[in-house]
Amino acid sequence: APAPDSDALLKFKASLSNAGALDTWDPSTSPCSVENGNWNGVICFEGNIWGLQLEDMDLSGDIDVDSLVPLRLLRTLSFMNNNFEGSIPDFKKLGALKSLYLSNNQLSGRIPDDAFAGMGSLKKLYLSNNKFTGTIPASLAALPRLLELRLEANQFVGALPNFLQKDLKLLNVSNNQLEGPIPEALISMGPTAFSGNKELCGKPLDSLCKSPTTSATPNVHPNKYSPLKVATAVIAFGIALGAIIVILMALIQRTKQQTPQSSYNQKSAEAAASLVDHDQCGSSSSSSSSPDRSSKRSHQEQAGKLSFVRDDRQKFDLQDLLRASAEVLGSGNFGSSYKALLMDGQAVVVKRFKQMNTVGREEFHEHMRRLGRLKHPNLLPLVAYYYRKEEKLLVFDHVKRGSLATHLHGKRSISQPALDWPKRLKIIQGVAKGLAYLHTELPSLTLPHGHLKSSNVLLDESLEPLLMDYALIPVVNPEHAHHIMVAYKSPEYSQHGRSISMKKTDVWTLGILILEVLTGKFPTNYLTQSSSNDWVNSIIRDQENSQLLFDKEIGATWTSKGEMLKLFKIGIACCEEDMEKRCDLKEIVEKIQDLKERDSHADQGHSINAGRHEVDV
Ligand SMILES: Nc1ncnc2c1ncn2[C@@H]1O[C@H](COP(=O)(O)OP(=O)(O)OP(=O)(O)O)[C@@H](O)[C@H]1O
Repeated sequence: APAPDSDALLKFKASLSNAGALDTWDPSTSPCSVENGNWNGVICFEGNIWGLQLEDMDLSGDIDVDSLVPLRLLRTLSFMNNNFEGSIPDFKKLGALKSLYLSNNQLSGRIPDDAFAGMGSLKKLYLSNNKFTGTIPASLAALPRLLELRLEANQFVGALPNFLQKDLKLLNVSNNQLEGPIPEALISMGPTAFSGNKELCGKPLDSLCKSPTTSATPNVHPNKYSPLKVATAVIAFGIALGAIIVILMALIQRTKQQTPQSSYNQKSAEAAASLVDHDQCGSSSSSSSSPDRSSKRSHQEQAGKLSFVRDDRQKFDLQDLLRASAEVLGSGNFGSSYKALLMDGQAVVVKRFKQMNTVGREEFHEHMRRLGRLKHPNLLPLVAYYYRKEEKLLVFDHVKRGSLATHLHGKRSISQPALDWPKRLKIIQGVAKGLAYLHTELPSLTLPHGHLKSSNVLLDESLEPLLMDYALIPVVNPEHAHHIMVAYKSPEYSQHGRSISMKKTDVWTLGILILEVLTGKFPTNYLTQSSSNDWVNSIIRDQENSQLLFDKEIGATWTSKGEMLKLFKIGIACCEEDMEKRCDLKEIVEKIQDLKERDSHADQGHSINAGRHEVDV
């Protein structure tokens, strides 16, 4: 990057109160130099600075926008999950920004109405989970390109502006103090986008607007989600979406470096190109790959060969994936996932892992072969993998119906109908069976699944659950494992990481999943380092204080209510704080499989001994 760009970044760094995470910003190197590894969090494109992704870095102070003004090509900024304070800075000075992610900081105060005026390129704006007050700035409603807007878990007041942008795909204003009717154009966003605002009314919420005043009717409960839940959902989704942008940007760069004349659809190209690093396919696109870097690779690594772990699968290689039309599915801390449609119509998902570079080649191969031998109706089988020192790809079949998370929390549609009780029970039973199988087959692992959460449970055509992202602990970098694995941290995992044997941590995450499936509430503490114990306690408190225990969509009858209560108790028992007292998986699985067969009358005298305090249902 040009020297003025380095200066701008160093000035920005100097403005931070706690910039320990930016030690790699070393004035004697260049922010975009590949040899030195880019400066941490700096996204470069053709040697220029395109973005900053400074997330989860414990940064604090004010955001010094002025120092970033010289970065003329800056298009994406993410400061999510830090401790930035103060009022919103003037981002108009960075007029060409396309995405701005500020969720989960301590920013506060009223946002001026014209704060975003004239930011014609802005497509994504995440301000959620801060402490903003006042009305929603009017300039947002006039942004012509706005696609995603997340404002939840702030203290915004007043009416919702009339967002007329046709392309607005995602809006979330939940858990504020907004009031008045929901504008017609926003009804399709679904109720969760608006929940937690006591005075918002009209469709898609249940509360009717009292004409001509706007107060909500007293006997409805538009908010089935806690502020914490929404805040957490925001963090999770924010991180995922932010990462996609960042990865795509890096990959556009690669695509351009590698296939400047690329003839296929650019979107596909970006996603597909990101499946492999620029010099992986050097063998077949040698004219455009950088010779100095590719020369460092061993022949094997350049060959672009996928290793298949099953014999019953038709083989393809990386080039086929590159040629395939590809689509980004999402991106977590763990990696990013792409769907690729191969020439023969087969749809596969390629997950790209960055934090798997401490295990050696042989160890990695061996573990993958071990995963390849697993076979169970509730496990999404690994199909193939790719090993390169800095990057690993894992290939799976694409599952059309998507994840349990989207079924529970996403928009309803024909392909995504509400899940009634029998379906939910079947899903939990399948998850439990899959988990039990992993524990039996992989006894040597400290944590046989290690990453159970609703977005890692896929649903096949008959709504049979398929676990994914399992058994990866042995190949994930130890220094990252603690942070990125076990999305819903158990108390012991939060405290010790994976340093002790903790098979019961999988029991904890199963408990969280059970409670999520029963209540329809999204677990908080997702991807944070603290334990999800508070969330469990909040569920218990909710249950003690109100009748709104179960997700309304569950459609309970009196007969099923008994089963639901039993499962609820099992969920709470799984979330016993003390790992020693927590049931082991085998016991829990038996109780879950038993549920259907036993008397399903409201639960008289039935209790789970190993639970925390007895739950009064
Ligand atoms: N094989 C698959 N078929 C269909 N959808 C999939 C498949 N694999 C992943 N997905 C979906 O793609 C999205 C992104 O998945 P991905 O595993 O990259 O991230 P995640 O599960 O949100 O987070 P993490 O990186 O922590 O696992 C998720 O919604 C997931 O449910």
